[in-house]
Amino acid sequence: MSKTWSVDEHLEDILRSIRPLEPIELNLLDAQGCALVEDVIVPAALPPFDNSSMDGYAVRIADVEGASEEFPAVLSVIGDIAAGSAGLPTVSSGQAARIMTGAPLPPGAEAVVPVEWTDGGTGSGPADAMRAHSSAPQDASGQVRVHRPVVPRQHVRAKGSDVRPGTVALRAGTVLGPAQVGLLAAVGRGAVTVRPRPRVVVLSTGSELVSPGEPLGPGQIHDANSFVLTAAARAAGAIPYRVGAVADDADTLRSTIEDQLIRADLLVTSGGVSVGAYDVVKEALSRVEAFGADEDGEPADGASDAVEFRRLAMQPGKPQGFGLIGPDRTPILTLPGNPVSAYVSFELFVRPAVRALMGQEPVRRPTVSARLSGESELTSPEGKRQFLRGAYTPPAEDEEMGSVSPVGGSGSHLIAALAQADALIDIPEKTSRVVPGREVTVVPLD
Ligand SMILES: Nc1nc2c(c(=O)[nH]1)N[C@H]1C(S)=C(S)[C@@H](COP(=O)(O)OP(=O)(O)OC[C@H]3O[C@@H](n4cnc5c(N)ncnc54)[C@H](O)[C@@H]3O)O[C@H]1N2
Ligand code: MOO
Repeated sequence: MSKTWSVDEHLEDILRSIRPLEPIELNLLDAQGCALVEDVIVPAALPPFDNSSMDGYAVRIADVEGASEEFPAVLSVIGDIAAGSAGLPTVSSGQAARIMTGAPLPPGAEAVVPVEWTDGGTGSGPADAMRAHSSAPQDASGQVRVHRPVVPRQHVRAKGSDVRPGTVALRAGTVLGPAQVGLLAAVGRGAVTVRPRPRVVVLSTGSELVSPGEPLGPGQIHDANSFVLTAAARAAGAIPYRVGAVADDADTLRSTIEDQLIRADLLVTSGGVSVGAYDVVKEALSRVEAFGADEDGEPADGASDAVEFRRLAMQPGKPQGFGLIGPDRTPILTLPGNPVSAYVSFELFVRPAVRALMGQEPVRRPTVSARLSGESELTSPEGKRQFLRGAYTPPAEDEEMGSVSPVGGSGSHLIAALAQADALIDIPEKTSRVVPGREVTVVPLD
């Protein structure tokens, strides 16, 4: 009897064989979700010039000293400075320039008075806003009454106060989320070098499978796995290609896989890995001559050994296969066909592989401790690590730990319960029962 593998042994074996993808340069938005492989150095200061943080008036300090609503400082307005203005007027003693948020501070000005601290050039009480230049162009000239003094640089955002040239904006290894994409754009980077998203080809196998939307004949079922696995691959950060269902015929499956190798960084199949007479994935992939063999049936240069099929001490997900196939030694994970088994196997093995290809740590999902809620105790087969589906409630403010309640039973065909769950409950091999209130390990899913 061949060895039974633990979940960790199988995952470690997969990860040992997987190298991160070669970096490529991608346009900023295409790089979202990817890890940088370069330190990005700030080429120029941000902001690139001193600018106003308020809509108001650029003034000299001495001109508004001691100003109040009763005794306003009266200044002559010499023009408008909008964001993007290039030719700037010089503000001399007794003068002010109307200035908009983000516009460059003009020479001579030392601070900005917000429009609310002035009469807005109207000659009446405090203004609450400026009038649009198009409807009141005259407000850019004439006089403004300032009701409050300002201190030097007040309401001025200094050049370089965000980032200075030559500093590191983002370190290699940073995963680009929206805020990081924003920073790269702000410092002028249109493209960056990252580890790309892996292309994951998803195939399901089974002559009983029919595409959703098609009517079912006798003994047929809809193909759920190629959809759940494609969606899971996308959620993990991959670019998925759903090939769909392939009939239980080894030659068809082999040639389909061969055709797909060209666009795959990783292949995932479901079904056909158990001990049945039509377990086609096993049949198609367990022979060395399946891929890249020469005419003597020996692996050709650079070609791989066959996929190794294993029994894991795990439920669901007992039958698994892993190997490197084709001339590029493309990793392939063959998952069991029961839909819950396929999805749980994806979470435990394929998602880490996708993250390893993207060069992202940690490859495993974080876990939390939670108390088992509900009335009934959980039972688990001795010697098997069980991953039950659960609904996780995070801890309230005064609690150190959240709680988790099982959703549905342990049957690996229970897709409806899977769709209600948001977590896996990880029951170790040695544990065969867990009573309510006991601490368990939970893997929250997203
Ligand atoms: N004699 C034994 N029989 C089985 C064993 C065993 O050890 N001895 N293991 C069982 C376990 S555990 C699992 S898991 C399954 C795995 O079988 P396969 O990977 O060969 O999967 P299939 O036989 O192709 O399908 C299993 C089940 O799942 C349904 N299925 C398959 N593909 C899809 C799909 N794309 N969408 C929806 N449902 C799918 C399929 O119709 C079967 O009902 O083997 C057990 N048997
Ligand atoms: O291991 Mo199978 O995946 O239990 O249903």
